[in-house]
Amino acid sequence: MSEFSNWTHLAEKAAEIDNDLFAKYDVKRGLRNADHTGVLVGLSNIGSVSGVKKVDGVNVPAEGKLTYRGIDIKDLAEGYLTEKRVGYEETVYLLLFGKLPTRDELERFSEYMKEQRKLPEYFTKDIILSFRGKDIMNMLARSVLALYTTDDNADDTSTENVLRQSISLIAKFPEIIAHAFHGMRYHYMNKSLVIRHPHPKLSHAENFLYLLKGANRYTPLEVEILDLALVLHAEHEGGNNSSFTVHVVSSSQTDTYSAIAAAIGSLKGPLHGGANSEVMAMMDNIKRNVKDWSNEKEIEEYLAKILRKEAYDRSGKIYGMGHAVYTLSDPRAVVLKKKAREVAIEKDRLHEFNLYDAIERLAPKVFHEIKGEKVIAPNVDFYSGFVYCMLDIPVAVYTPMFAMARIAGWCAHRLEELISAKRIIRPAYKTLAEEVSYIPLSERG
Ligand SMILES: CC(=O)SCCNC(=O)CCNC(=O)[C@H](O)C(C)(C)COP(=O)(O)OP(=O)(O)OC[C@H]1O[C@@H](n2cnc3c(N)ncnc32)[C@H](O)[C@@H]1OP(=O)(O)O
Ligand SMILES: O=C([O-])CC(=O)C(=O)O
Repeated sequence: MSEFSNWTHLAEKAAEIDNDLFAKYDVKRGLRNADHTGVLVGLSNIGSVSGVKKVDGVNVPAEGKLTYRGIDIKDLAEGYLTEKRVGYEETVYLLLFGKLPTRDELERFSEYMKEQRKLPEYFTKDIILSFRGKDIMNMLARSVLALYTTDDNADDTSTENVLRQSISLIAKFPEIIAHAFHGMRYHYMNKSLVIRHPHPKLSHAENFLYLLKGANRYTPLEVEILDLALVLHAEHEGGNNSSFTVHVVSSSQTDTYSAIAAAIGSLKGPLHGGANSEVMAMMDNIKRNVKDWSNEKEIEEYLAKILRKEAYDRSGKIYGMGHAVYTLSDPRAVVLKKKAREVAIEKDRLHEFNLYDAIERLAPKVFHEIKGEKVIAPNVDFYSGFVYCMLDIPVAVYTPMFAMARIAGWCAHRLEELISAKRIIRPAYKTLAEEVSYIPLSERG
């Protein structure tokens, strides 16, 4: 055994805790109660997520519902879509300020966001391009930390200053992500380096497509769908892993850049926002291994293999399925599925859409047979990647696009934590280690 494998073995042994002890000491694993609901750790006025309803005092699975400041996201999306305009700027306003803007307020806020787009001089060259990277989420996090150094008032946690930093970061994410993507392609994929300045007139969503693809290289449908995706991903109450990270980190009164960089690190994980690109990789694998996509038996057998850790990445996970709160449905996935179908028809990719649809129907059944009672359905990450893929958006920016949307919710949660929570988050861990005496070096065997 090499020295390092020995250390690995020791580290593994040192970290091991008997599974039964979690039940014995009534540990709320994952901060979840026995009935899967989350442990109540805070109060919030921002987003609300529900996946069950009470029948005779008992929680039973129900269609999922998501509200932003009390407004159902379906109504929010329908509202601006019927008026044939974009909705992300309005959503940011709603999340930060707690109310829908008037036309005049929206115009002034959107203008202010546009003015905040531009990165500091030389930032792209010195920070994004010089220090290479293969992962855009990592490049985004370090860019956020680097912006700390360009802010003369970085540590001030007054509401006015945190709000200034928040809007500035929300406005700058598209440029950072697009430049990081082009830098990554240039350094690692032998592609030409394309660096565009943010467009001062375009909406948040369209500006991103412009930075990523260039003028006249995207359609109005792409702008509409990207904007919708940004609205749908903007917030998910305080308990989701990245927003809770913002609460935890902000509760120490640290700066905005540290809190947002930490949230990016959380969102990157494959069980959270990173699932959107994992779904694409998993679907590629399923497409290669299931010979007849219309044969439901064959699809079921392959899903069972994935769940039994015999196929795909052997993690046992079907990415894009299941949720900590939702049961019968995730309302964002319902909207995205509808869009996916529309685009699939337009792009002649209905065959692929039908495979997603079959997996949506079959995975819960197979899951029930193998893993038990928990009711699962597709989550937001199941259809989002497929929609982006049909719009020729590269997979490397799928999770960063989630961050580009969710930063609005993160900032609203940071403000709530700083203004109202007022306690450093510090739960407890029960120590299992028994006290032992220190042994001098000369006496160790
Ligand atoms: C934006 C978002 O973050 S949406 C979520 C994106 N993540 C994914 O799509 C990854 C796949 N899904 C999952 O891993 C889970 O459903 C999560 C992480 C989203 C939620 O998980 P939890 O609420 O902790 O699930 P819960 O503890 O109730 O699960 C019970 C069991 O079902 C398993 N399970 C839940 N979902 C899945 C899944 N999609 N595939 C395989 N097993 C699953 C859990 O691993 C657990 O198994 P175990 O008892 O053997 O450890
Ligand atoms: O709420 C969660 O746990 C995860 C999620 O769907 C999100 O953050 O959008």
